[in-house]
This record gives sequence, C-alpha cells and structure tokens, in this order.
Amino acid sequence: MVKVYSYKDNDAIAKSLAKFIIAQQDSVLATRDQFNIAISGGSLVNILTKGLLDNKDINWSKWVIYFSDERIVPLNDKDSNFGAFEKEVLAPLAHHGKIGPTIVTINESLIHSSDHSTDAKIAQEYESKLPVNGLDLVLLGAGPDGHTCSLFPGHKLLNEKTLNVASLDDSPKLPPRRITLTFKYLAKCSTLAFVATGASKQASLKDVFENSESKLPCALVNKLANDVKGGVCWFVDDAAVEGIQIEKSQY
Ligand SMILES: O=C(O)[C@H](O)[C@@H](O)[C@H](O)[C@H](O)COP(=O)(O)O
Repeated sequence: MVKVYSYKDNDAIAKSLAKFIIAQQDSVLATRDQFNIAISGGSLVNILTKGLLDNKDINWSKWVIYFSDERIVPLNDKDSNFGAFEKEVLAPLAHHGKIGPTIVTINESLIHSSDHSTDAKIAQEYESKLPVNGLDLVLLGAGPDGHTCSLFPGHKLLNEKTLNVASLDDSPKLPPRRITLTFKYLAKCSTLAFVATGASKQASLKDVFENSESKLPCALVNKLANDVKGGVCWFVDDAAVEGIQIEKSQY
C-alpha cells in the first residue's frame, strides 16, 4: 500500500514527519533497544532539523543512523551527506549537551582520489555494517529526474540482484562516485518513506503515480510496497503533486 501525505509547506511536513518517525521509533523500541534508520541527502536534512532537533520525544541515544546513499568524498567535504547531517543536526545536538545517536558512515580511509578500484570495497564494508534483515525505517529523497538513493533512471544498478550496497562512478548528478542501497536491500526494510517537495518534482511524480508502467526509480520503490511490512509512504508539499491524480491525506 502506497500512501501520500500532502501539506502546504516544509514546516507542516517537518511536524508531521517527526510524528511519523516517533511512532516508528516507539514501536521498535517497545521490542528492542535499537532503532535503525537511514536518511538521505538534499532538502530532507533541513526538514529533519526543523522537526527533530528540539523534539523531546526523540530517543537519540537508541538511534543508529545509516545513509541511504553517500557520495565518495571525505566526510568533511561539502558534498558529503554525513557532513551535511553532522553540521545541521549532530553538532547542534552536542551543543545542547544531549547524548547523540550512533552514526554509520563510509570508511574514508579507503577513498583514493584518482583510483576508483576501492569504491566497491567501501560499499562492501558499508554493507557489512547494515542489519542483515533490513532497517526499521528508510527516509528517501526524490530527484526531479525520479531518482532515489543513488539509483538513477536507466542505470544498470536498477537491476542489481546480488549486492545490498553498491558503488557507482558514473552518477549523472555530481559528484559521480557514490555508494547506494540497492532495491534488494530496500525490499528487506520495514518502512520506506519519501520526502519530496517543490514544483520541480511534478513531472516525474506524475509518471510515478499515473503511469503503472513507469520505470523511474521512485516508481520501482513504490512497487516494493507489498514486500515491506510497513509499506511505502510519501510526505509531499502541494507544489510537488499539483495536478496529479492521487488520493492524498495527512498523517
Ligand atoms: O545525492 C543526491 O544526488 C541527492 O542527495 C539526491 O538524491 C536528493 O535526495 C534528491 O535529489 C532530492 O533532493 P531535494 O530534496 O533537495 O530536492
């Protein structure tokens, strides 16, 4: 089942997404002591900052945070997804004296600026740190071209059937070298939640939601809805889904 939750702006999304994440957190922590979540880059980090930072219901010390994809750059590089999350969320958390989450990043000692041959090793090592049975929640972005994680339209990784985490060095969006969760691994996770905002997403989301044959990566994630027990949902703003024939509600 794919659900679409739609709001007028990022502040409203941030509030509702926080409520959703806390519900997932609470149901997992009722049964075990660790909440495994993956986040993505882009504007999602800013929405998480708004919704989570001063939120007393987040049990940060029980969170283990992974990345749905990461750029193969040093962690302090402006293009690093970890770097953005550290600056926006982790540093302010530490500043408030809170016990922070555990973060699982790529091993930057394996990055060689000109030699890409260790990129597969970075992916392999990242895969070895992931829970074998999948994550509790994966927060996904959606690019204007319909990509998600670093799974791009028409890319050979859309057909990856063996690896849970793969590397690529031909990302059409810079920077070119990345690692990404694959569909194989996303299918093992409990809940998949997209956050997509802005009119630049309209054309690809029209294809995702109105064309049952769509091959866009975001559409292929929607097709996993029956495999993942918590389903697939979308948190969108009105601009992203204007004119698109879908049933919308609010969480
Ligand atoms: O690695 C990347 O290329 C980006 O992080 C990307 O995957 C992002 O998540 C989407 O393009 C959505 O970005 P916005 O939310 O900023 O529109």
